[in-house]
Amino acid sequence: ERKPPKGTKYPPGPSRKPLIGNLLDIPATHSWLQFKKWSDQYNSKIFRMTLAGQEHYVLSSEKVANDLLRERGSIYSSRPLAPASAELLSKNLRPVLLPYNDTWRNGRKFMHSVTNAKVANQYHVTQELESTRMIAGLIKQPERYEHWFRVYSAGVIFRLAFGKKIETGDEDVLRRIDAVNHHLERVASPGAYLVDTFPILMKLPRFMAPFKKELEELHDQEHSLFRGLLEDVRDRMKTDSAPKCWERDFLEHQHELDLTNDEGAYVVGTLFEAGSGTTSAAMMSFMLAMVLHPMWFRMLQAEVDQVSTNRLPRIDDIPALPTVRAAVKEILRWHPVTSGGLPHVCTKDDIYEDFFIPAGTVVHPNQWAIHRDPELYPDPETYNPQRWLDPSFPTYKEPLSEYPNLHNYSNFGFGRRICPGQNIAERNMYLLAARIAWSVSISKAKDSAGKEITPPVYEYTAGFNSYPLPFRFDAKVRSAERQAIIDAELKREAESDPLNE
Ligand code: HEM
Repeated sequence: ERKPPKGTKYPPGPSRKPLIGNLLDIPATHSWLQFKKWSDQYNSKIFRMTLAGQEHYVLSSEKVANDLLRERGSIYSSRPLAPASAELLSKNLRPVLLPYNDTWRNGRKFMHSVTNAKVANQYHVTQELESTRMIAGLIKQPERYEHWFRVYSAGVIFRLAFGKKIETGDEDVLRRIDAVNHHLERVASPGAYLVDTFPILMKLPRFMAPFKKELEELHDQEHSLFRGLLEDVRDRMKTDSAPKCWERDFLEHQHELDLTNDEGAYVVGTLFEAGSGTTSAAMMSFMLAMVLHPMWFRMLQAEVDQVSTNRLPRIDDIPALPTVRAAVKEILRWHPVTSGGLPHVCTKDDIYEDFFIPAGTVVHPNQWAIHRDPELYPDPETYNPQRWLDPSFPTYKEPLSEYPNLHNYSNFGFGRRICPGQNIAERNMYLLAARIAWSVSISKAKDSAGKEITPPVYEYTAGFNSYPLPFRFDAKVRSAERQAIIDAELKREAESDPLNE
């Protein structure tokens, strides 16, 4: 262990065993819950763990996370060495796992060009069209809500990225992207592969390292998906039948971007994979909150009804819907999608207050704790959108036509690695929340004895995109008139679909 420079010290943290450090103390799943307990126990916004000699610092306050990851972004923007997920599975092509290098910079520049606030404004046709379909599905089969949210999130990105439609939700490409997401989550989860803890194992010859073969096979699967999508757009461009989409933008500007075909295929592919699972996870939490807090759902309904009774709410209604925005923002606070946060790596020795942060430290912004800081969020366990709408709360901000919003919200991460999809995600969620409130009434499901079933507040999946395990509720359209409006809108949109041949 390095000696901290004079006048500095290491942050507090759980006691460590020789060699392995805290390796055995970390729970296999939902580690963010234990990390929050430790930060409370050590009464410190930064605490320290070591895992087989590797320093890990966990941050539990938004201010500290911004001070380090944003304000000192030039030295806090890398990612951990991850032999299993970054090297073997992704062959150093997946932007989200890349260190702070030129390939990442070039990819990020392209991502920005297709996701910045100005261009995201132009995606409303796609979002409105897919959300009408989503609502129609939810009304027909509310018990398949997870399916409809997935189809919506993936459907929006699929159109934007590749200029193609998802029709049923049972398409092969969706099954394949789900598998890619699933493998990535599993392979990247801490402790899944010993080689991440002991990188020396990478030196083993292949016959002694079956994980190499397994992960390379998985790489081939995702590579063929991402590259296949790229080549499909290239082929359609030859016959002038490729609509404007991100993949086409990439191919048209590739010479200025300094990205190879594989790098470009992974940049667009990553937008697809990162954009699909996250939005749907957040919307599943939204449904859960609305079932648990019917009063809030009624308030959303009252607000959207004021804006429109004879048509579905639209993206340009959003400034008039502060309660909808507050309900969505509160979801991301209460049950963040990436509850453990995505780790950054510090690349140069640093000092914060009197803590020493050696180069190479992995820094985890623990969103679960950050969003439960009682100074910023009084009574943090309670789902309470009021904290964004009432001047007596520390998080209130005016004017309500603009705030609350999700711009640079800590939920999307920090600094130079902050989520590039935030503008798209934000509109996706507001629009869906508004349209669900406008279209359906929901209630708790009843068991065979007629007793209401209250879903558990926190029974969530364990991956880094965490969402509630399936729960039951009843949903039905609010009136025959509204059903007719939805049907008419579906028909109109199908006829004017920009992707019609
Ligand atoms: C509710 C929805 C979403 C949430 C909560 C979310 C959250 C996050 C978080 C926490 C990060 C890590 C930031 C950091 O390292 O500090 C991230 C990165 C990323 N997100 Fe999102 N995201 C969402 C939607 C999207 C969408 C719709 C897209 C694509 C259109 C997207 C694309 C990405 C990409 C490519 C990265 C990697 C950035 C990098 O490493 O440079 N995300 N997201």
